[in-house]
Amino acid sequence: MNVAIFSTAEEASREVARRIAGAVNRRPDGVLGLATGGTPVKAYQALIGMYRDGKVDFSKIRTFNLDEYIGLPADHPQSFRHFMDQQLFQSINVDPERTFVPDGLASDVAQACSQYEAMIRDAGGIDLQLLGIGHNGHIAFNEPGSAADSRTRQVALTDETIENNARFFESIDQVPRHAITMGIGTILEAREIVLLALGEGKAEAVKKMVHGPITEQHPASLLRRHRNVTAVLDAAAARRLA
Ligand SMILES: N[C@@H]1[C@@H](O)[C@H](O)[C@@H](COP(=O)(O)O)O[C@@H]1O
Repeated sequence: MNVAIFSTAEEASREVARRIAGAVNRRPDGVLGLATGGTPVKAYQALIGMYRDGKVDFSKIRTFNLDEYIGLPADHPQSFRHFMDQQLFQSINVDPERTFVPDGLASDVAQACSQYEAMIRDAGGIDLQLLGIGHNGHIAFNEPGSAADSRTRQVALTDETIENNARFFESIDQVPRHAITMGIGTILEAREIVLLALGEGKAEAVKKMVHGPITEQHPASLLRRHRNVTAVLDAAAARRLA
């Protein structure tokens, strides 16, 4: 695992935007794997800035998001589809028909999950996958205990994740209990992985990811099995590293 440390969240976010733009410029009809959460917001803003400056063209790109809450319609303010439209897609020239987020309202979730896997495969696989990290080491919604070879599936969120994500909802009761997430096996098939972690709150999870045992109990540690993964950190998230 490569580790790149920047003094501020802004600089780390700009680095992530540069890496995403680099992947798009190398393969303009390629495939991006995208993430939600508080962490990538500044990186998406930097990417929008690069688009406006004419440094990157998304017109032929396809995107697949990591996960979605079960039970929220696409236009719900806290759905990950809505987040992506607001934070990125509406401000760049990506074709909305080529942006994919798991369907949180699918009537047959298992079928929707295997279809999502097939769509990624048919697109040629993911060139660059962006990730954040949960306080408990989760990646996407692969909570501790998720199998290293897991695929896109329905999962139950841990109480900790529900509490952490409650800040985005009016009350904790409104946070969905289940989600569809790409699996760890799915994520590890991306040709390049960039994990962004910002702030002191992530320092312990980052330390375990980099220095701890490679274990399903800390899903992010499994990324060390991948050949081309970079953790992009601000100084606060990196402060417990050796
Ligand atoms: N499913 C998402 C993850 O993809 C994200 O990386 C993580 C951290 O979120 P944040 O960036 O808001 O700290 O938790 C969420 O629940």
